[in-house]
Amino acid sequence: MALRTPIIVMGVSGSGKSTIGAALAAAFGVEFIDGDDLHPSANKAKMAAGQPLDDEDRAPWLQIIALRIGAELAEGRPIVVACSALRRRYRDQLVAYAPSTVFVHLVGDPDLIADRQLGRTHEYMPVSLLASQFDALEPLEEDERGIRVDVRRDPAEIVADVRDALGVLDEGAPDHG
Ligand SMILES: Nc1ncnc2c1ncn2[C@@H]1O[C@H](COP(=O)(O)OP(=O)(O)O)[C@@H](O)[C@H]1O
Ligand SMILES: O=C(O)[C@H](O)[C@@H](O)[C@H](O)[C@H](O)COP(=O)(O)O
Repeated sequence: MALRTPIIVMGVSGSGKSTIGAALAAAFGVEFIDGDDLHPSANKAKMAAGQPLDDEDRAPWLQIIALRIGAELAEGRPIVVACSALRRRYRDQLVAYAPSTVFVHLVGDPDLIADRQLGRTHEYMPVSLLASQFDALEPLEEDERGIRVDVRRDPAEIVADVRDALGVLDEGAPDHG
């Protein structure tokens, strides 16, 4: 199945956005962009210092991602992006230039996600910020175009679930923009 719409893989730090995003992009044969790499350096420094980002910090970062998704789609290239997209208003900003975008929300228990964070290394994100990520998180809502996925499942199973769910979403929404 060819990918027709952009995908944003969302969720708290350590939920598997980079892992699942890269796997989805490989499965669909499209480009993968990790939102981590697009943070202004001031944001990275703030997180590295153990301080959570606020709305003002995230706004320019979200705009960079939104513009990139829209520009790629305008050229006929739906892409897969990993972006925490923790709040509803962030997601609304992210899809402003590509309303067909589908969110894949990686849902998991704080203890499991903390364990996974401890098992990896990250350029700037300390495990101490995980609680603030859950505090900020506004889960994907019913009226948003998206899919919830349980992070206890294997990445290959998650990719298969997303493929299936995209087929169903496509049937219900023939008008992509
Ligand atoms: N579905 C999964 N099952 C098992 N381990 C996973 C799964 N998804 C991610 N991981 C592991 O959890 C850790 C965090 O994943 P990562 O992709 O870096 O998350 P994020 O990009 O959301 O911070 C990594 O070590 C990764 O290999
Ligand atoms: O909005 C935010 O607070 C950040 O985007 C944050 O959610 C993100 O988690 C970090 O950039 C670390 O990256 P990982 O999510 O890959 O750990």
